[in-house]
Amino acid sequence: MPAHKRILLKLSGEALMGDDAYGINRATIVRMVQEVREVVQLGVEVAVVIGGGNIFRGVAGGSVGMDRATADYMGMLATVMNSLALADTMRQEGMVARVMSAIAIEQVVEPYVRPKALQYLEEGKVVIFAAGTGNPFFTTDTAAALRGAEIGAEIVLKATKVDGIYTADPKKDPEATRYNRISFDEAIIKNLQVLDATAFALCRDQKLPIRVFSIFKPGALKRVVMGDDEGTLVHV
Ligand SMILES: Nc1ncnc2c1ncn2[C@@H]1O[C@H](COP(=O)(O)OP(=O)(O)OP(=O)(O)O)[C@@H](O)[C@H]1O
Ligand SMILES: O=c1ccn([C@@H]2O[C@H](COP(=O)(O)O)[C@@H](O)[C@H]2O)c(=O)[nH]1
Repeated sequence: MPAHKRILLKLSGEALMGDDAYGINRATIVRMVQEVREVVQLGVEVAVVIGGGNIFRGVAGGSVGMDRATADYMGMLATVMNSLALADTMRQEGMVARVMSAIAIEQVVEPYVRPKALQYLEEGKVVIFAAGTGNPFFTTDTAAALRGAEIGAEIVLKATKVDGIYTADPKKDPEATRYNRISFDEAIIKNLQVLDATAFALCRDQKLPIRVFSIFKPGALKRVVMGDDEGTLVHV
């Protein structure tokens, strides 16, 4: 019996690259989708936000002199591409998915309309929220927190390249140790960079727990959905 009825799954954009230098690695996206299919088959309602780090990040554009807002809109469009690729891979794997964009781009993808998203979820369709929050200076982590709160998800699951939240970035500090559980306040005070502070604060205020776990670990998503102790739980 799954521990959660409705989840907001934040998928790493960067992880989509697999071993490639950029873009979408075919085997990787298929594997990700198969993991999602397993939890959909359990009867869990799944909404997804996918990042854009495999294609473009606003901060990177800003750092080389681009207007930051313009760079951020490029980043949001990158998430639309990832969302379309994800939905199409889901179709190929026998699933039904709908992409909804926070930026009007109606010839390509339908706009985000909350009641429609809720209807799709109730029908058992996977809903993929594209273009982040639709606003520059935010991230897809914040979009995940925002949409998670809006749709009444029971938890935000951040599937990323590390297997939880550490005392410091484990890619830079080999001495870092992993938390099993950490409160929102502690994560914010310690400035742990695995999610941005806006996302942490929004989830804290809405009492929406977050679990961070590895997207590369086979079966981890299913274990999380079944309530197993996987990765790190961020709690109120
Ligand atoms: N304290 C920490 N604990 C765990 N990871 C951390 C910590 N501080 C920094 N990180 C880094 O945060 C990264 C995950 O966050 P980030 O949002 O950048 O990745 P992502 O999920 O791949 O995002 P995107 O979807 O934007 O591509 C990890 O790969 C890790 O290196
Ligand atoms: O609400 C949002 C979400 C995203 N962006 C821009 O897109 C890129 C990619 O998203 P990641 O979360 O980094 O994967 C992000 O760097 C921003 O530039 C945004 O502006 N607003």
